[in-house]
Amino acid sequence: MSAQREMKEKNPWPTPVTIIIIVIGVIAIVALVTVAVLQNKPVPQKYKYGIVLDAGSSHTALYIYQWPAEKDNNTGRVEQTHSCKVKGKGISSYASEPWKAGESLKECMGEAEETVPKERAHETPLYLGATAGMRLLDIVNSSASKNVFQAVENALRNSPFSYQGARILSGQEEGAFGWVTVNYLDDRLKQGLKTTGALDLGGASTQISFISNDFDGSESPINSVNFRLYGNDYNLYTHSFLCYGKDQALKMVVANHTQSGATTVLDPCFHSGYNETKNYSVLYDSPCVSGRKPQEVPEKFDHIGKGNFQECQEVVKSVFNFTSCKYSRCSFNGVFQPLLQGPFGAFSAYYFVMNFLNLTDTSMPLETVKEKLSQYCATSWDKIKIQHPTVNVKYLAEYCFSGTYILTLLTEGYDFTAVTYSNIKFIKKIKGSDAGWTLGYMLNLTNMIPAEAPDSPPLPHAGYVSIVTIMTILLIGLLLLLALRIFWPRCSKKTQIV
Ligand SMILES: Nc1ccn([C@@H]2O[C@H](COP(=O)(O)OP(=O)(O)OP(=O)(O)O)[C@@H](O)[C@H]2O)c(=O)n1
Ligand SMILES: [Ca+2]
Repeated sequence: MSAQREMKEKNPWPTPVTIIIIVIGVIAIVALVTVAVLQNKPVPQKYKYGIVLDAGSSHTALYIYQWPAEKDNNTGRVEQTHSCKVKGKGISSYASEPWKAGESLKECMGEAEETVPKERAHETPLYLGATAGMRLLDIVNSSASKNVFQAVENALRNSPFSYQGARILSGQEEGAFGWVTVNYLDDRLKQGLKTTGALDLGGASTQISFISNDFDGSESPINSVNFRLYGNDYNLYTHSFLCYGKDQALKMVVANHTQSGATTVLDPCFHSGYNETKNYSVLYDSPCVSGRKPQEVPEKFDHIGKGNFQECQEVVKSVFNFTSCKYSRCSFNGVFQPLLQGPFGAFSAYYFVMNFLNLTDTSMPLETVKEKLSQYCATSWDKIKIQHPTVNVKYLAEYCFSGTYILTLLTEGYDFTAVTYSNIKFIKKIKGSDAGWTLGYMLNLTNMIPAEAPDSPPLPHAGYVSIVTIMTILLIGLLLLLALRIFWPRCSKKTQIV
């Protein structure tokens, strides 16, 4: 009996009760950690969608945006998930056969149906916004513009999406929504950071939008747009110059050359060796130049290139009016512009052109940029065509003019200097989404940017799970220690008695 007791007392192994407590403790840890991780694991993401058609003067593009379904009213990030370039020209070019404007959208609408999950289609808003091409058509022939919209509406109403209407954006809206897009994608609005200005160059108009300490809206209220976004107030300066998109600006420049109604026009903005016969009626078919059409003109003229950057700069300057300004300061054509401030993102044709010319690096001195462009303009048309066999010939012929126009607009028009030029960044996309007015337009119409800052959870998901796990392990550890303190002394005391 005493031998048996001795054996029992000397046994170094914990009692069955202790073992049971340890096992239960371990099971509890594993179960708690598993539950915490599983319960808080994000469920597979579900998305909501929105579609915007950008009916520009030169072409139409469709953009599909998506955002996490459960966060659509404030915190979820909206991103571009698909884009589609409509084949052919802009909808304003179908003024004489409007039904073709509707037809032209079908292919991209088909792509949209493939991209947006079927069960989401009926709740996916679909917007069409038209810009300067339709503004001009509306000026010249408002019934033709109505017919184009009618045709476009018919095509879009038949889609499975929730069609919200088609309309012409004002120049102010176009500028302001471009600015919202750039700053939203850069996360500047939510964080209340200093904003980036937006420079948009289209085919028929161009926009400049920025925040300046020098601007409170009082001097020129038509250039002022007020926003309250995520709890911050913004007083944005914005202006859209109709006819100063690069296609209409080219018409204005060539119109200046052809005031005499000549049959041959020597053009410094086109490469030497370039020689195309063009119609006077096509050149003067837009309200941007129609007022300047000479009385007596032949049917056609020979447009002949001369390839001279300096001279091109001079003729481009001639389309800007710097003489009258009733404000404290103006950009051009008597339009108020406050002091330029902050970084700028320049997109659309600014990017297409400067990217083609390999001139997107704005840390390069402005003089070097001009020298490079000057060399490019002086290259013969034959050589240019050989160097760029895959580039659309219409675009290719115009890059010398376009580059010169961009530099002139920025420096002479908006007053960027050799120093402030480096504040401009030529951009196409920001974090995978195209820079342009469409995203800002959709965010506004779907009330996706709240006026006040949303309440955010104090901890990110991963931090929350880690803290719960660590605290659980600590607690269980403490319990185990407690259990050991209760049982261990009894066993050791018994051993000591012997
Ligand atoms: N690879 C490309 C694509 C386009 N372009 C030119 O860029 C201009 C069009 O720019 P875009 O921003 O697409 O204009 P739109 O939106 O069509 O016009 P707007 O905004 O004035 O309505 C046109 O002159 C077109 O010739 C270009 O030079 N190179
Ligand atoms: Ca545009």
